[in-house]
Amino acid sequence: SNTPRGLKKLPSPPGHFFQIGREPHKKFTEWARSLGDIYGVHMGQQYWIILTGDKVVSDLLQKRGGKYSTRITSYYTYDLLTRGKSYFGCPYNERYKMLTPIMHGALGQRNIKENSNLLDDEFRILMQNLCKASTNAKDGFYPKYCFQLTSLNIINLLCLNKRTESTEDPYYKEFETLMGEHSEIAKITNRLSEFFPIMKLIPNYSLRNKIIENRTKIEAFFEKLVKEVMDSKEKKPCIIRNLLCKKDEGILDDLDVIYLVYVIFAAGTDTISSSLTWISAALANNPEVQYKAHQELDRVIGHSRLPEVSDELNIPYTRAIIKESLRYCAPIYLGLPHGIEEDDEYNGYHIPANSVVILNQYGIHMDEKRYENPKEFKPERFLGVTESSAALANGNYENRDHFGFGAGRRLCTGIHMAEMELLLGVSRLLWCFKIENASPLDKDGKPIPIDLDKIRFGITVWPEEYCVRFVKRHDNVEKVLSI
Ligand code: HEM
Repeated sequence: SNTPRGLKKLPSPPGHFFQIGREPHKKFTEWARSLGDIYGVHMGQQYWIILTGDKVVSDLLQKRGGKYSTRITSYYTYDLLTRGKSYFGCPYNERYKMLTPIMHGALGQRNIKENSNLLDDEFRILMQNLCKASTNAKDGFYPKYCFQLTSLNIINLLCLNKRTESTEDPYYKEFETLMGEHSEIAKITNRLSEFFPIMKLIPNYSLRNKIIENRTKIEAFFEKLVKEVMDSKEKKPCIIRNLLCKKDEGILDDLDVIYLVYVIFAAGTDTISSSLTWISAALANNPEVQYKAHQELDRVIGHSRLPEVSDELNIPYTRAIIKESLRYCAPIYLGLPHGIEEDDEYNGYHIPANSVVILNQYGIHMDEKRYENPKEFKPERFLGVTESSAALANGNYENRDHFGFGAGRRLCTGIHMAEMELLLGVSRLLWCFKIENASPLDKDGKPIPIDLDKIRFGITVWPEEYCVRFVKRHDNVEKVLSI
């Protein structure tokens, strides 16, 4: 009824993703795949716009980036849970513009290149851990926890030169618990009153208390890390030390520092470990893909050293596996919602002010017009693509490899770091191991393929627990890993 004259209301999507019902995973994926270019839907008083077409994503999020780069803030998850300090949730305002160069300084290409030795060490240790875990669990295991330890250690080392040896470490456990509680609280179903104001009549003290309790613990956890850096005698450079310099210059306050560290930990850990968990499952289901990668790695690298970052351009098939994984089984399905604060118009449609704008990455990644046979894991489709996802993300949408890192001015700040981690992680996994599906056998005696449609939703998306074996490919693996 509020659509201005001469403009059309956006079409409604087929079905409603909040009413997906009893088979949420299957229904969700069907829903996300079935969407066309652009839809609008009311979720109570909040209007959501869902972008599933590659062109519309480019037209709005990229080309009109000045308008479509804000976030619509939530009282519970932004104001209360992070005291309006979260970088993820920050509207596109002066504060965001002040914080962005600081975040790029911390996570940008330059800093990551300078720290490439650190990444190199951690991915060597990961391979050693996978060798050990394989010896202890001959029938296979779920590798998620090994990957989580690695991604956490990388962030730990970058932020404060600290690492932890095992997922049993109390520090690791505390971090896991806090972040688990955090994403549980942030679930949309907990804060329906933000969409249906009538529910505000029933005050939700229990949610408020849980949020404040989690916030207090999170702040204390990260405050302790900041203090460790302040108190350390060595004064080694690290991200927290750089943030503290910005505090001394009067640019940041204490809470800013705490919440920037929190964002780096939150954004940089689960995304990488979830990606590696997905990739291992996809590889276990596709031995022929592994075979081709093994041939490439044997030819280019040989058996006497590990793949390095500098090998990147010489191992195109391995790189194509990474791109295909971020298309086929990305750790994020619906991006982080963007927002628009003012009215706009697109192809005769009205885009109302204050809408949430969702990039349906999963839908685009399964679009047959864009990717032939999208339900197949086929790295070959990316063989001719020599540029990084970071370089392609800012160019013409038709040439983009995938939309796994979002779009426009809110594009993932950690994109360079993520690409380097995945390059080292995936090339070394394939160099060291044959990843075998260790699921129960079917009636023909073959392992039942891992069902990649069985997913666990959260802020990042995980495959359901599965079982694989990491079988060393040759006698030199352990020797090379110990150098
Ligand atoms: C495979 C790994 C990763 C994937 C798939 C991924 C994906 C994403 C996506 C989809 C967004 C939202 C973009 C948008 O709003 O359009 C995002 C934002 C962000 N990512 Fe990543 N990410 C990954 C790894 C990392 C890493 C390692 C870091 C660094 C610690 C990081 C830091 C961030 C930050 C700070 C933002 C917020 C950007 C903003 O709001 O302006 N990410 N990421």
